[in-house]
Amino acid sequence: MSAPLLDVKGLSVRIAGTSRDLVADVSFTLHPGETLCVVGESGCGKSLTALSLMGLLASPPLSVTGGEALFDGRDLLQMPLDQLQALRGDRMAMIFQEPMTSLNPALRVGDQIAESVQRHQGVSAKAARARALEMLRRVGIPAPESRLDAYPHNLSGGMRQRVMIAMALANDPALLLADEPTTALDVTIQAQILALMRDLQAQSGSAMILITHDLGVVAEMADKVAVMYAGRIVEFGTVAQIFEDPQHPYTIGLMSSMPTLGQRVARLVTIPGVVPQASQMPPGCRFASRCPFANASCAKTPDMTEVATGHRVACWQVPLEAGIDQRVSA
Ligand SMILES: Nc1ncnc2c1ncn2[C@@H]1O[C@H](COP(=O)(O)OP(=O)(O)OP(=O)(O)O)[C@@H](O)[C@H]1O
Repeated sequence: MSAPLLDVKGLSVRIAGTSRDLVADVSFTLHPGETLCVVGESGCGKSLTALSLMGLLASPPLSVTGGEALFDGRDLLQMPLDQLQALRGDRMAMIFQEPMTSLNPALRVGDQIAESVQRHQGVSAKAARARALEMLRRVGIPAPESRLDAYPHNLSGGMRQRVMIAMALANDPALLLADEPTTALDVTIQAQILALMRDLQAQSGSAMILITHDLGVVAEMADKVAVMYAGRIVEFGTVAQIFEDPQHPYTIGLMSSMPTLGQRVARLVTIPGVVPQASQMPPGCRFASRCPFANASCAKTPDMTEVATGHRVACWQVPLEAGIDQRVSA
């Protein structure tokens, strides 16, 4: 296989004045054209992982305390701000749940896209405007010529999301980070936007990190899946490995909400309890207090072990097969 586009090793993020990592020892690789979905409950560190890679952490109080993230062989976590800014919107771009995070409400959308194209590609104003028009057309905005001069508030939520995607993709980024890009949209528009992102990605060959709490979106979009819990990746694998052979008790619990999965997971009940607060993060396995399989060994942080090629799980109790059904139906 080709060299990874992104190689993240041991990424850790901490809030000032605490000793527990909000993101702890996160490692994964991403190849050109691949989509990695990062999934987990609210507060598990998905957004902080993406923001760290973009150099957009709210610092202070947050800071990267360890690890490296090699992008095209250069460490994003050590990169001077001016170099990172040159990459953002160019080789890597991010789209957010709320388009107004990226769009300037006071500028016409065509001007915003054209400005980014001019800044990164150094082309003429006329060529940049032509590119903006092409992008609005590619993301399916009706009557794109007239929408070039619209302000964000003139557009519906779905259209604004399309504009944000157009802006993110205008410079053909090699890596797109998308943080819950469709969560605020109704189901029909959500499906359209996801299909659009898939099509554009197939055309451009870019890699994508897609953050979501929606397993339906994961099933639809992912090549690889990272399941996060309380700041750690607890399971990592291909979409088939995660959906057809989930191994970590947390992943199995998450899957229980999917009605069409096999009987093994369908019999599990929703995971009781909540994700521990950063200030009360337990030592050892962070899931242990909610886990029906926990025992004394879980007081120690589980090693990540490979259970099949490319399928990694951080749990001392894996494999679980001896007893999963008995414990769940008890
Ligand atoms: N600026 C900040 N200051 C302090 N704590 C923060 C800050 N940003 C995030 N956190 C904490 O870091 C943890 C991880 O947050 P993060 O936003 O990455 O979670 P998430 O998995 O993306 O959740 P969601 O799905 O709700 O967006 C949470 O406990 C959150 O409260």
